[in-house]
Amino acid sequence: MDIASIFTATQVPVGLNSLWTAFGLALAACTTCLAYRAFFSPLACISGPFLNRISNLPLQYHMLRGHYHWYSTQLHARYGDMVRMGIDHVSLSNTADTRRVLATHAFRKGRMYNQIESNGYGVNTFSTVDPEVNKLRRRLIGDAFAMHTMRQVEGLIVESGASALIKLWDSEIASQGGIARINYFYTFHRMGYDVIGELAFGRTFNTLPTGDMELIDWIHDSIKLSILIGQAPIITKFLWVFRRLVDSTKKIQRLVHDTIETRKKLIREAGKPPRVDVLQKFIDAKDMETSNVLLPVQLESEVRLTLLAGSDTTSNTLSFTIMNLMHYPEHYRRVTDEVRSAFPDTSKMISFADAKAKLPYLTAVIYESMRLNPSLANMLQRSVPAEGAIFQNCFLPGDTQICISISACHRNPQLWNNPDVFDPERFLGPDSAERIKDILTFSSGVRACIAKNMVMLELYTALANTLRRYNFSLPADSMYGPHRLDRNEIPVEIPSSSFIVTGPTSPKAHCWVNISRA
Ligand code: HEM
Repeated sequence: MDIASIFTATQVPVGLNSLWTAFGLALAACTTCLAYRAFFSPLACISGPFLNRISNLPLQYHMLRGHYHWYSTQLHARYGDMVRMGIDHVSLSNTADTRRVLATHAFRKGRMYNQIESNGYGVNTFSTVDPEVNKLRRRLIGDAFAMHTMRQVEGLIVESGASALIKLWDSEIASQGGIARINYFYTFHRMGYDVIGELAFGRTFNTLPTGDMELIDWIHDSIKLSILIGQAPIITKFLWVFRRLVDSTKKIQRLVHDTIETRKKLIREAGKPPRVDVLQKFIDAKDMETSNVLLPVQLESEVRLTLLAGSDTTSNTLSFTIMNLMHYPEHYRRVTDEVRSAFPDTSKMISFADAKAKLPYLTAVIYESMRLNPSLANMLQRSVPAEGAIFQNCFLPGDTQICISISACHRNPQLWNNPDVFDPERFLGPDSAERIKDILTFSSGVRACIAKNMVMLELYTALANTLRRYNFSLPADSMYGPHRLDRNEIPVEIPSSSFIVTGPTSPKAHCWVNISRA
């Protein structure tokens, strides 16, 4: 029996026939669409894995798993300075291209920021995609992070940061008989929150001395909710499923609201602000150009942002710095020798200005650690302007989403020799100022981090004072360290994940050190 006679012999009902036709048409449409994305779209000239050409699923998968930083770095190592990341997503790893995108407001923040806003945080300096809103907000809150303000609040930062840390570690050393086993990740974490509490909430949250993690758990829940909504906006319709995350977000909103009310009450009662800090600067903010002030809802959203943007970022930078120093003992020895000989009088805390002026090796260590392990290594996304733009000889049409991977830029072998090696020497030579310009940890251009001064103050004072006072060493049972090398003879880094902020994946297992008094 030939094929034709089989078909005529088969009794196919009419309804089933039209179902097959519909299925066939849908399949043809799908195939055409996928073929267009893969071979004929204007982005077809950009190399990348085949799946990325036809779907956003690989990108979403790696974002949700917290792997974007190493996924993008690996793809760039394989495909070069420009990689197709998704249907209309393209990643760049050449610092010159990246700087061009970030320099001006022509490339607005990308679609994912709209989604972050829909989490109930409202518009803030970080999330807004509107350049005018951003410019106004930066004019309003910029003074709170200016260097002259930082000089005024240095005492608060050191008290809730380096000094509180020393108090805790001294007592742990005493109670553990001269050598204390400490988890540096959780310690820095709690310290980071206490510093933000002191500056933007009018009081330390006291998480460092008490070990209370409740507030930190709320914040992490709230960040999780943002990520989920960012990747799947439909979730806003099913928020009841994520009850705990929503409750934590509401608790933060209440904390912020109550903090501002308490401060305003204090001002009313005393007739003047109780002190200068970031919170007070936000309350007093007034734009010289337009006389705008922060309205109550805007004020709340900016105060809330300090908690989300400012704690894990700084504390993870501290953790990565200690991790790197432990993995490279020769650099650890050199940085401690430097700080101990520059500041032998241990009765006085080392100030930010003194540390910056007298500790070039510590400066190099900080920049090198921020290069290798930027704490915001997740994607920075920007939209190509309507008229399109050319990168790497390829035309990107308007609204293409440019994904910037700070990790991929920082490990680009065209720019950095042995990019996977922790080598502070890179920042010591005559061209060190130029090298620092290639560091994108705080992003660059018009939407760069507004709080770099504050972060640097916290990093320098915490590191200089603790490295001078304590000897750090890895416990004998450490899974990672100078003893565990990869096939290129480089110490294996502890695994890290990027959920907006990048940090160690399993700090409970991997972030232990022994400390004793130097
Ligand atoms: C090590 C610590 C920090 C790092 C590595 C860091 C990094 C960054 C990066 C990469 C951006 C650009 C994000 C983007 O384009 O999507 C950014 C923006 C921002 N950061 Fe930070 N940040 C840190 C600490 C802080 C702190 C302590 C605060 C405030 C208390 C803060 C407030 C902001 C704000 C408000 C923006 C938005 C600026 C704008 O869009 O105009 N950051 N930060």
